[in-house]
Amino acid sequence: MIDLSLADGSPEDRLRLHDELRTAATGVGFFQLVGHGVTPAETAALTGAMRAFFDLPEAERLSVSNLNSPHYRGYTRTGDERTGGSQDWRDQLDIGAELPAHVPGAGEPPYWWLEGPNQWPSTLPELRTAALGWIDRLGEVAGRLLHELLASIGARPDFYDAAFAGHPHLRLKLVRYPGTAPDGAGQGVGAHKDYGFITLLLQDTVGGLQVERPDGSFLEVPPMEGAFVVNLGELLEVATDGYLKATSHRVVSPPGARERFSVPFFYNPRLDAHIEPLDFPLAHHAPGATADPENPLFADFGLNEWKGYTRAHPEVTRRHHADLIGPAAR
Ligand SMILES: O=C(O)CCC(=O)C(=O)O
Ligand SMILES: [Fe+2]
Repeated sequence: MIDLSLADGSPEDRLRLHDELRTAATGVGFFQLVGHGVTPAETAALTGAMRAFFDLPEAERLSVSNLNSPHYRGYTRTGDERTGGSQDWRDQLDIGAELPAHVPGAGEPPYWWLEGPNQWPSTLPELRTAALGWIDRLGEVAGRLLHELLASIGARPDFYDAAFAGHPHLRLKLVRYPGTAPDGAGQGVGAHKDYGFITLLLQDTVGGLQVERPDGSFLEVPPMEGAFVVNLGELLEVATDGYLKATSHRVVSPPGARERFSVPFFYNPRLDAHIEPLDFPLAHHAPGATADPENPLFADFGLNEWKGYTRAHPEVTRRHHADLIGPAAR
């Protein structure tokens, strides 16, 4: 458990914060964050709007289906998402920082498709306010946390500020795990790493999030009221040549018909940010980033994010981008 408010404390407090951050980030790669300043009322505004969204009739949720969005924004119904090649059992609303569509022109990389408008259900105006407010609020918390994390390993805190300047590709998902799938597989979401720098996750009290250990076993992340679960994404692994690791994690479906809700927030740089190797004292001791032919890690953030979204939402990819991804996926 890490208390971000120590950043505003005495020099001893800051030392303690940095020791704890370094230990967590170079060890299990997951921790619970408290002292972040986000109030229960702010959280309740978001979770209330989320519940209202999932309470809408299915036809209304499907009116904002991501199958209609070449930008991978909107609602994915249960069973349409895939992770690790297998079906996930969750439905979700994918939201991002709201910008006009950027249709890539000749010679521009395809990842620009990921920039574009969100889809909002017309009957829930408060959802847009709460979700976009959450992106701003958590972007600010994650930015502070990244600075402290970089400082904790002896790097310049502002080393990546330029990569986030302008329009960082901040993302949010409102997620529901509707219990166990009929096939009994229990894959709420399959084991994966997140694509960006840092993820701040709000989870309810049900549990089911698990973190992979180096020996392949999985460790339960217990729900903790008022805390964000934090994990590092693939870009930090690339940036530090494996000194910091993106930790693989999964969600096991809740038992029976029990529902679980969660809100992952992804602190990502601009789509066109190229992540330079981090300058820090132990850089020459770094073990190297993970080399997995099934999951290449890209230092160009846009390529890494495009890899993830085209793979996780094959139906969106087939409908809108079949020309970009080759015959295998068509
Ligand atoms: O729902 C959760 O607890 C985790 C979700 C997650 O890992 C993701 O969407 O990337
Ligand atoms: Fe994740």
